[in-house]
Amino acid sequence: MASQTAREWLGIQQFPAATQTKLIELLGKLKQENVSTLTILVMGKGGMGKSSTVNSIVGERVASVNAFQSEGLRPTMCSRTRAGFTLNIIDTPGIVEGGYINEQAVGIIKRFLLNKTIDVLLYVDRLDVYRMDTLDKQVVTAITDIFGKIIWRRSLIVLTHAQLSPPDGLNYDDFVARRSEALLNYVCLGGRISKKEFQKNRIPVVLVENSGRCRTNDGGEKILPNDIAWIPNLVEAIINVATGGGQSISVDQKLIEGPNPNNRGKLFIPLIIAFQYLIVKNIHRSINEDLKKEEKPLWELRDLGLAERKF
Ligand SMILES: Nc1nc2c(ncn2[C@@H]2O[C@H](COP(=O)(O)OP(=O)(O)OP(=O)(O)O)[C@@H](O)[C@H]2O)c(=O)[nH]1
Repeated sequence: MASQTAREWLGIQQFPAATQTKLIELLGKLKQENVSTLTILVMGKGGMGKSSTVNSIVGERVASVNAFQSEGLRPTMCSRTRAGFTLNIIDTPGIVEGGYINEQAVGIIKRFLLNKTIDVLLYVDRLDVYRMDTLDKQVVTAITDIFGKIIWRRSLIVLTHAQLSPPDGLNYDDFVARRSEALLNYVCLGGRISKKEFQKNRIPVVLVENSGRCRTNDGGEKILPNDIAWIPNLVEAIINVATGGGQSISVDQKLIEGPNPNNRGKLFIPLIIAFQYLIVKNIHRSINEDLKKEEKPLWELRDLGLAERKF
């Protein structure tokens, strides 16, 4: 797909040795599963850290990062190869503007994705957000409307800004669990995922800290407050989703255009006709029965020669 433009993945070499070893091991796992290409789509609201996360994974500055919501509406794809494996990461602009879904941005993303196959979706939000609103549900619904709810079988929730001290003296893991549950609840609502479906295929939540000030361990690996080296942890979670069942999403014209409105309800047409036929038939029968029961007027009885007999 992107092999013409794919460059050697040199960014991997700038990771500390321990991270490099883990990443190479994980790429080996993909090879064992006969996966030679992985295409990751990154979506979410603006300013959540999508581009920063892309840069962190690749280990190079491949996507532009803005402190304020970026103006650009175009997605970008970066491709890197290593030992016969190709990694494609598609960074998308935020799809919310002025409190609403920006349909223009959604349209541009859809057209960009045409003829591509999405293996994993990273839905990016921030850990340090304490309130949810209906906008989160709207964004999830917009994503579900593009790909169908099947996309959530191939998704990860990525929470950036994960190096924080929870408020009110809350324990870090408890805080993460609460924030994750709140967000997952909205993902289920917006993604039309039932509780049963969700219990069967829970969407993993992974923490990320893109800041250059992220704490590191003795091996120089960036770690979270719970001491997890988050880059290999994120890549492992991505690979688990990619190899853990569920179908990759092939974005074709049909998917882009959505259901044809002319076909909507076509299946119901024979039923409606049959229903109408029965109703009309019933009305006819009732009229005929009424006519039979109806007392004939005198003049009609007289004409029939029955008038004298009746009186
Ligand atoms: N402290 C901290 N800052 C972050 C993190 N991730 C991103 N940022 C900052 O948040 C701001 C927005 O980051 P981006 O990566 O541009 O966010 P985006 O989601 O791509 O934004 P759009 O392109 O507008 O959709 C930038 O100032 C980043 O430096 C993080 O994990 N921790």
